[in-house]
Amino acid sequence: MTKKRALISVSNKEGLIPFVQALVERQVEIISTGGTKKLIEGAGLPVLSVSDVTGFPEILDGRVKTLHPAIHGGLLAVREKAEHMDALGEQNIDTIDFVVVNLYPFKETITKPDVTYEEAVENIDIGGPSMLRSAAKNHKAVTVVCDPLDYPKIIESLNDEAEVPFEIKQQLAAKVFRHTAAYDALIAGYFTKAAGEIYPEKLTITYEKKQDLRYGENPHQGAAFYSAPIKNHSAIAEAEQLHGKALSYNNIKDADAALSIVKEYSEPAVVAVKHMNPCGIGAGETIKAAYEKAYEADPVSIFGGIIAANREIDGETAALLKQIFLEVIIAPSFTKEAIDTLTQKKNIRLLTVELNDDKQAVPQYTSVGGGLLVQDTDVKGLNDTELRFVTHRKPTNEEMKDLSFAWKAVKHVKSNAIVLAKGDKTIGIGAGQMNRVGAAKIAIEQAGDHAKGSIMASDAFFPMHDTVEEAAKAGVTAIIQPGGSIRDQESIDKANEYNIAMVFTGMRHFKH
Ligand SMILES: NC(=O)c1ncn([C@@H]2O[C@H](COP(=O)(O)O)[C@@H](O)[C@H]2O)c1NC=O
Repeated sequence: MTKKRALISVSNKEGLIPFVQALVERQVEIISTGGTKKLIEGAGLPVLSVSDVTGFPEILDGRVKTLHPAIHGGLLAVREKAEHMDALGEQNIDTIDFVVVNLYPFKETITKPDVTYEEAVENIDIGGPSMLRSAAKNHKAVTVVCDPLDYPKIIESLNDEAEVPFEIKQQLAAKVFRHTAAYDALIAGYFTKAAGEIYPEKLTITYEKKQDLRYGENPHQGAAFYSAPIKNHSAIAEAEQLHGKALSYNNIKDADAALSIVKEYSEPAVVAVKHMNPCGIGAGETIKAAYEKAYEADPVSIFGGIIAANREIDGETAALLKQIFLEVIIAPSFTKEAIDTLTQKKNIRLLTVELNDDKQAVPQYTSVGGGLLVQDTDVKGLNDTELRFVTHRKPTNEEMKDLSFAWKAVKHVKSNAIVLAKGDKTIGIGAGQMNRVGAAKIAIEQAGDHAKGSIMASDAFFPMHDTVEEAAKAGVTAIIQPGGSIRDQESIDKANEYNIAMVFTGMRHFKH
């Protein structure tokens, strides 16, 4: 029986020596590249250099070390094919049975704050992926390892002849192709961005599993949570869970929605979300005052809701939050007192997340049957210079403050969306209706007596004057909406008739 051989060339050298030791104990010959060889020699284990096998030195600052037929022939030859084995014999090439390679740290390099283009380019591994792919293609014969976390599992599966069961070799090969695909996706993303391309002809995004979920939207649906490899710390995928049961699929979606809404506000604000829509938003001088308003906005719907706050949760606020059943509370931080109070509830999930006011429109992905829709995230807010005051009466300062507050809210309500607000607090939210008047009626009904003297925000223009009519009947004094309907004038006339101040934003916020 010919001696087995392993080619080992790793950037991440963690856990390597016990693995090499296990191979050496089974009479496997070790071949290695520069830094890896030094480490193995240092551990007192026998090792040949790749140059001894190729008869060729490492050249071009290590750009060419293992890219040689003596390596790739030894990996790719189909052992059962006489012609392949004869060809190896003629060229004096021996087979290679193990490839242990992990790649230059491209991701870690490009996420360094001061990385240069040249540094990024030099950290694109070429020889490593080539060996991984050759070995993975020929996985019937070759065991290929790209992740140090797999060393113990492989050691366990080795018999005395250093053979690994086919099922494991197949799993390792599949992992290699995922690994090299993800590696290339990052490189492609880096260059695509550098070249200023936004929607390229091929989308090669990659995500890493963060956690398995018990189930999806419903218990009969499987699910998992994946996060972007390049971190955006102000994101639900980067939130740290301090307490409570594991997050569910629906918790994650709702917490994401709550986080996006609360980030709209620069003053202390609290958002309560149910089923992706806000049910209460409040802003105030303190986070406690903001929470009180978010609660008062809809004391019924908040039950079982997801809360996001844009300031630290203190003890006083925690005492209030503890009084009702909440699924998740997400905030930049919690005081010790708040944690002591809230952790008395076993199931409540407490999450912390960094908050930044990053207004960069990153791509947003939505899957549809057989495809993926990609768009820029809606990061636009009110632009004072684009506002048009279209009615005889202009909004008072107080009304304008509420209009601005409600505009931030309505942007995050499923269309058709109408929000009524007063005094930094939502008082009625009509979400996801098939017609605009329907959404207005729901918001007005929810506001009840509070509708009198409130303001209204609409995510899209009024196709007819009927919504203004409903608003007037309820006692609404000011309206903010995009404008742009061919029948805008009818709505303006109606608003003038009732002395309502109406503002056009020139921008809509559909949310489907
Ligand atoms: N150029 C080559 O032929 C080549 N062969 C292996 N590598 C990489 O070199 C690294 C290990 O280098 P060293 O053993 O010198 O520390 C590994 O990440 C491996 O993937 C190469 N480097 C980059 O392409």
